[in-house]
Amino acid sequence: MTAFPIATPTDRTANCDAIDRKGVAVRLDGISKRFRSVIALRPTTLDIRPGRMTALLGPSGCGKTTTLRMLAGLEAPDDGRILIGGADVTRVPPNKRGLGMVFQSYSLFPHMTVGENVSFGLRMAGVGSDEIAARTAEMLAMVRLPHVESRYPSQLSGGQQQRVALARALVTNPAVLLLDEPLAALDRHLREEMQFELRRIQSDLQITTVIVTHDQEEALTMSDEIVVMNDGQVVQSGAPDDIYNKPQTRFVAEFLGTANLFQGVKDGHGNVRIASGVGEGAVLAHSSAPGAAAGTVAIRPEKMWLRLHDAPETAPQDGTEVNLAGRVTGHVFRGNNHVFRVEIAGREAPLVVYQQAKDLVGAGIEQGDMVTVGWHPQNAVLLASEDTTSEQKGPSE
Ligand SMILES: Nc1ncnc2c1ncn2[C@@H]1O[C@H](COP(=O)(O)OP(=O)(O)OP(=O)(O)O)[C@@H](O)[C@H]1O
Repeated sequence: MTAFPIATPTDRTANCDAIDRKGVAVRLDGISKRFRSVIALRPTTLDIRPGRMTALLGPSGCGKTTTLRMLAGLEAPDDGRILIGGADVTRVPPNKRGLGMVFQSYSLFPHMTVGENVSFGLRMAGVGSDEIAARTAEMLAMVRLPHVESRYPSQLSGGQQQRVALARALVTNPAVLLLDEPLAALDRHLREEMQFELRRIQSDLQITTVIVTHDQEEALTMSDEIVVMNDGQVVQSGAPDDIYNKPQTRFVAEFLGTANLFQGVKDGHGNVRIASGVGEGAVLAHSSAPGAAAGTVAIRPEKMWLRLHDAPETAPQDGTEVNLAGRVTGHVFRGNNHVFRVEIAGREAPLVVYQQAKDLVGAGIEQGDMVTVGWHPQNAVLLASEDTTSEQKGPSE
């Protein structure tokens, strides 16, 4: 059974008339939450962009579900305010906030048909039967399940049940859609398919959507904006591209993918150089940002190249690249690319390097081979100084 009250058009008109239906903005204004001694969310201010898909991403226990539940009205913040479309809803009950919700567990009513499930919110709102029939059919067509109206949830696959749950959440035309790990129970293939479906529906409707996930790939592929959380607070937010390519901290660099980390020192001319060991003095990254004289530099595995030690250079070289000698200690083929582990003398953790199969044609690089690993400093990122303790620790893969 569903654990949340479903929004109805009547509720919304009566209680949130300041809300413009299409693409409303959501603002969390200094909200925080404690459960006795546990701090679930430190004081947090966050603007959720109207009409976009925003992912709350972070490891288990970081506070993302608590944040979503406060937004839904299922949990009250200790401090701060929640604004939906400019209206303060902090004390408005869940069923009057104009929300649609989908949870990980399908939470359909098992004793009702698909049609009855989808139309539930409309029936509660006293909508006329002709409109109910039309709207239910419209929603089922939108989630691409036009012929299952008279079936029961148990007669559907997991993916189909989640589509029905989505249709049910959207039937009352909510201002905001909240998704709590909605695809976590699906197998990989279905999950990927549903990621596309959810994305299509969200962008067709231009509905402000917040999705909670601990799956970085899901956040990267589905959202316009990612809010990365850790330990009860937001650690970085921005477009997926920015978060992935310009992580500000080691946590973000490692939570979203794999990162090779180096300890660097600034030279006063906008360069960060390898502090010691193999390649000492080579320019790791460029950064003119003020701050500490030393810091950790992160380089993504796919931003590196790899060639046999005595092979001619294949990547375009302009004299600014870093090239380090190493030995391949591991190699796996992942279908779309090859993953190498390369040991560098004096370095504790091996480097992880991804290479597209096409870039390796004829190279024949095997375990045990002596190789050169290289990258352009402009593809490396100096992390915030709080991360300077992370010198040469292993990548997360
Ligand atoms: N009702 C509750 N009572 C006590 N502690 C709670 C309650 N709800 C959450 N917590 C605690 O608050 C912290 C944040 O929990 P929350 O569920 O928001 O994290 P999460 O990032 O969503 O994790 P997960 O992905 O595992 O659901 C955790 O330490 C959790 O144990």
